[in-house]
Amino acid sequence: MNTQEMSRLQQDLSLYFVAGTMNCHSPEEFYRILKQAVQGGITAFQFREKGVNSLSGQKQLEMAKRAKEVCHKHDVLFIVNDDLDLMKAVGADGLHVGQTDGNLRDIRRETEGKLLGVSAHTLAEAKDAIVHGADYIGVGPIYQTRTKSDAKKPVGVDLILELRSNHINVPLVGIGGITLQNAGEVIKAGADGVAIISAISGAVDPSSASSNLLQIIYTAKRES
Ligand SMILES: Cc1ncc(COP(=O)(O)OP(=O)(O)O)c(N)n1
Ligand SMILES: Cc1ncsc1CCOP(=O)(O)O
Ligand SMILES: [Mg+2]
Repeated sequence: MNTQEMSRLQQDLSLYFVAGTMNCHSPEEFYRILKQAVQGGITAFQFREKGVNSLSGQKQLEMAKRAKEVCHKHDVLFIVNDDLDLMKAVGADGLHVGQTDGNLRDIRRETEGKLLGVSAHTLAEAKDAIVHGADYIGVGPIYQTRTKSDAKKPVGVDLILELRSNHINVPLVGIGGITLQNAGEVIKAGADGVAIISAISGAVDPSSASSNLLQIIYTAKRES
């Protein structure tokens, strides 16, 4: 990735909404919330359809296509979580995988020309992800989260500071327990963006929550 592409990606990951239908009361509500979040200014979206009550098969593919359409209509990146076949079938912009989602060398080969995001919970994991060609790193959980039942212990913004002081220059996105109250400190620690589920999907007004978050993120970036 050249400097211009890297800088574009840093912008595009600023407010990264992550969700699936199981984070909402119904598939139609998921779609409505996504549209509102897009209106509110999210810059990237990750379709994370997994676990209890999630869609599968044709229904999952159809919802992924609808979600991609909404995102692309508004220049919002559309990333698929975990599922390489779904990423290909839907023509997503990229894939996000964690440490136990498969062999990174194979995944990088299969995602050539697409964005690849990898989760890291330690400096060593981040370095390994970069060696294997990750385009960005999802760092976390930063704070305690109730959304992911198998989430690891929170690392705080300290891990972001540690990555930056170890010359990790790829785009970093903080995830886990991020809200309007703490998004600014994640950016000020050196993240390019924040990835959020419940503070948008569970908001009374997902559009306002997104636009307020975006303001906080841009202000923190200007002040960093
Ligand atoms: C942007 C971003 N960062 C981290 C994660 C977590 O990925 P993973 O550890 O694979 O866990 P699941 O989301 O698959 O349950 C993410 N999804 N997005
Ligand atoms: C998918 C994921 N990976 C690490 S924490 C997390 C859940 C984030 O959800 P929330 O923003 O509601 O804390
Ligand atoms: Mg995963």
